[in-house]
Amino acid sequence: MTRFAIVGGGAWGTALGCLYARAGHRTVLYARDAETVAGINRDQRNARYLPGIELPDGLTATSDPAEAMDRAEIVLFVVPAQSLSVAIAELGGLVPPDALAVLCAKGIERGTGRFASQILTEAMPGQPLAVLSGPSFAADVARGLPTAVTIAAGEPALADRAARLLSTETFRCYAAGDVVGVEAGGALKNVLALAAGAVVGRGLGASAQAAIITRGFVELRRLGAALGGRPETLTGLSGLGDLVLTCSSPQSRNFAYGLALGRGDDRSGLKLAEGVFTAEIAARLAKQHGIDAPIIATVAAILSGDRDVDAAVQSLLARPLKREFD
Ligand SMILES: NC(=O)C1=CN([C@@H]2O[C@H](COP(=O)(O)OP(=O)(O)OC[C@H]3O[C@@H](n4cnc5c(N)ncnc54)[C@H](O)[C@@H]3O)[C@@H](O)[C@H]2O)C=CC1
Ligand SMILES: O=C(CO)COP(=O)(O)O
Repeated sequence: MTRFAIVGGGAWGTALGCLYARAGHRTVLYARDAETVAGINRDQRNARYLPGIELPDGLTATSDPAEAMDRAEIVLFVVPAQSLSVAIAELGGLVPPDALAVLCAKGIERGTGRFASQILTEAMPGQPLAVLSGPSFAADVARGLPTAVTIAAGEPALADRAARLLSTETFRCYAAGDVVGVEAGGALKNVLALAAGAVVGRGLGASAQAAIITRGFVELRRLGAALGGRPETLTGLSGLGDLVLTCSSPQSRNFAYGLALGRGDDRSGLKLAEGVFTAEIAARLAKQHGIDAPIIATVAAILSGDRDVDAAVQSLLARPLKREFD
């Protein structure tokens, strides 16, 4: 039995809580909001973030961070990328120094361009860390459906150990050494899923959707490599694997946000779509690194109101013809 603490009572934190509590680990989830804590402890439900799923008895929640961190061996940080700095500033001091911190957010911090691993390393130098990413919808994982993900750490031995500790009978973790490549794939696929959703929502067809996924993958590979990721990582579960999942299913909140964009629907009540916060900084990073990333730039332009979806499609189609591979 391992002692897990989970920071964040949203969909993904609750799903991972289900997974490890069911596997027999001591699993305590820290959530800020009292309603979420009460719902998990009293009704075995997280009606707001993970409706329709009965949570296991072994999963408990608390709004007391010290209680959650008490002798924790693994601490999963499962808050949105833009909230991670604040969460670490509030809770970092309570994390036992030898606990493995596992970063689960998929995004880039807007103001600084940092990935989660950089945020954690700067705030908590010396803390062992791993990054968990890959194709994995919270509801699927909470239901115990088969899932395969990547777990990356700088040291191979730590990555192997993390993969062993975080795998269960249904949740298969592949160890990797390329932390940046894994984080880049997870962040960029969300931006590209907005584009894929918008294309489908606008009624442009399955062929256009496939074109966006494929050309989007070219951008993910180019920018991911410029940021320091290895080519093979970007074609793995956390890159191509998650891109395919997120760009093809309305279960994805990013794809669903894109659908609403394409249809011209109101987007104010939609769930978290990390790509909305990552698009602009991703476009800026691409520019800084001299990377041609027209789909990412177009998503950023649509979100900032500089372009509508029809004009964006026209300008993508009007780009000069070029070789597919150069
Ligand atoms: N939902 C999914 O299927 C998956 C989500 N992820 C990633 O996990 C991250 C979190 O996503 P979800 O849980 O789905 O989002 P969510 O919107 O369902 O929940 C986010 C939770 O974080 C909490 N939170 C925000 N700031 C906090 C802070 N400073 N301290 C404590 N709690 C705080 C919120 O109260 C909320 O409970 C995102 O980066 C997402 O891309 C990754 C894989 C799957
Ligand atoms: O990251 C995910 C699946 O791997 C979840 O995608 P969404 O955040 O778009 O729902």
